Amino acid sequence: MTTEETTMGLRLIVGADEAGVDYKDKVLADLRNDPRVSEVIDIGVNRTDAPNDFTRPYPYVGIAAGEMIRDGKADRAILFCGTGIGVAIAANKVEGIRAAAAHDSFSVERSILSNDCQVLTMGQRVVGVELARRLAKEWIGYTFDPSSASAGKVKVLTDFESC
Ligand SMILES: O=C(CO)[C@H](O)COP(=O)(O)O
Repeated sequence: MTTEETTMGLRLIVGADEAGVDYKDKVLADLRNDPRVSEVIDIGVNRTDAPNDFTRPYPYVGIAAGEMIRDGKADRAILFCGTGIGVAIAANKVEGIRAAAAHDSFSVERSILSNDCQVLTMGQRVVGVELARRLAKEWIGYTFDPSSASAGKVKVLTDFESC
């Protein structure tokens, strides 16, 4: 979390395609009860959506979340699809967004401390729901250190994008 996130609380997006909606809803409920989180924005899909919306494919979910972060409407996002890969690829298409699919504690930690990712993605068809819930909780507890040795490596990415 940045200093601002720490002071204000995290503004988080949760989202999923049809294959990830169950995990998205579980994590959403957890985050709504988490004192570190000031706002949770559910970008769907939701079981109550009209059929065309409920089957909204993963690229739309990942891009929508990335654009909201890029536009300052949220700090971070946790997204789900079948594997976590599709929503990560989609979010990474948005300039300035770093999204990682991660299903273990170490990778979840490093996605912040090494890579300053704003987006964590997981696959409902990959890990059990209790692990996904735990990893989401862990992930929001990490804060990137801009004075760390990792910062220069992240800067290579942001500099490349601004070329
Ligand atoms: O996991 C997905 C994309 O990475 C998605 O939930 C399912 O995609 P599909 O295998 O193309 O249906």
